[in-house]
Amino acid sequence: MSASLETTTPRASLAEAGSELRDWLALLKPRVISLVVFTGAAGMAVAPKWPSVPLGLIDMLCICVGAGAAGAINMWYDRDIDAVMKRTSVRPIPDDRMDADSALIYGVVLSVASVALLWLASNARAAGILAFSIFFYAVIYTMWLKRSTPQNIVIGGAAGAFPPMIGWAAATGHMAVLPVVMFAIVFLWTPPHFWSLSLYACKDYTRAGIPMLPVVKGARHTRYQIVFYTIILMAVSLVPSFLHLCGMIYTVTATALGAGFMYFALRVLMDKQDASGVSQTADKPARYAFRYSLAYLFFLFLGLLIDRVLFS
Ligand code: HEM
Ligand SMILES: CC(C)=CCC/C(C)=C/CC/C(C)=C/COP(=O)(O)OP(=O)(O)O
Repeated sequence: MSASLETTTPRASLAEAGSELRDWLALLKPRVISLVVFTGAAGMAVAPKWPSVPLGLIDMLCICVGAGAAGAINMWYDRDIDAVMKRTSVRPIPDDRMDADSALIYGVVLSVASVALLWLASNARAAGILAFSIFFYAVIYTMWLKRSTPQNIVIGGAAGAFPPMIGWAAATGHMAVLPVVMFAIVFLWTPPHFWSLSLYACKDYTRAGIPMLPVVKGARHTRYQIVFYTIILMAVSLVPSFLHLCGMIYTVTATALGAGFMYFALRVLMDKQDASGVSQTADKPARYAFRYSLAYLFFLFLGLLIDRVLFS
């Protein structure tokens, strides 16, 4: 008996340490920031000048930690509504696995550290944009817009759109048209990305009292808005082609991906719904559109990267 205790106790404490580590990581919203960091890396890769590999990796680490830190502050502030929503109730703070103050300190320390390290590793411009995006996501979106207007994610989406500009600025020290167009692409991509999810997570947002578009204006209005933003996104995604900032590989990729997004957006629009705009089909089209949005942004920027790096 005592022998079995001796062997299981260290294992149990190791498992406990592992699950604690997983909670600290979960506070950084790792799945979301994987794509955020990819857009930052794309912004750096398409720049005319590259940093050395070690410095480039440090720059990416800073975007990753900075975006994650903003996510931790978001989870600290939103702990009341996260507890009410099914999707978020299992997060470390609402599930009582982590103390809220520790999460806040963690978020603030990592925010300051990521901005300072980016400044040291690259320049003040890149660090300044990172600091501004953290502030925008944690304060402007989370503490102000999210709970006050159905346009919350349209304006707040700017926070998640800055990484390509950070990547470019870290590489060159300057700003240019292409990273600003990449900003515009992510900015316009955010509404169809998020509103697709909000259509099938609408009950959660209603329960939490968050004025997301489908809660305030209904599913029908949200579906039209998804199509509207998808059309503008398709047009703006072709700006690099019209400005001769890329070649045919990107143009073909953007056109095909845009047509795909339009297809999924129209399926969302045509989803069977009753007069109140409530879906009759468990919002399957909205789930597909959400998933497609993730693939769209990844492959669009991959296409741009391949075009600029290999063929320009
Ligand atoms: C204000 C802007 C945005 C809002 C409100 C938003 C909202 C959301 C929400 C609520 C989820 C579900 C997360 C979960 O289940 O825990 C999600 C998932 C995701 N978002 Fe966004 N998002 C925004 C911008 C972005 C941006 C800019 C990116 C990347 C460039 C991004 C990438 C992702 C990814 C990769 C997922 C999937 C995560 C997974 O697989 O669990 N989002 N988004
Ligand atoms: C460089 C930098 C700071 C980038 C910020 C990138 C970033 C994390 C953008 C926002 C993406 C996101 C997870 C929004 C969730 O909104 P929510 O908080 O309403 O979602 P939730 O209900 O899942 O918490």
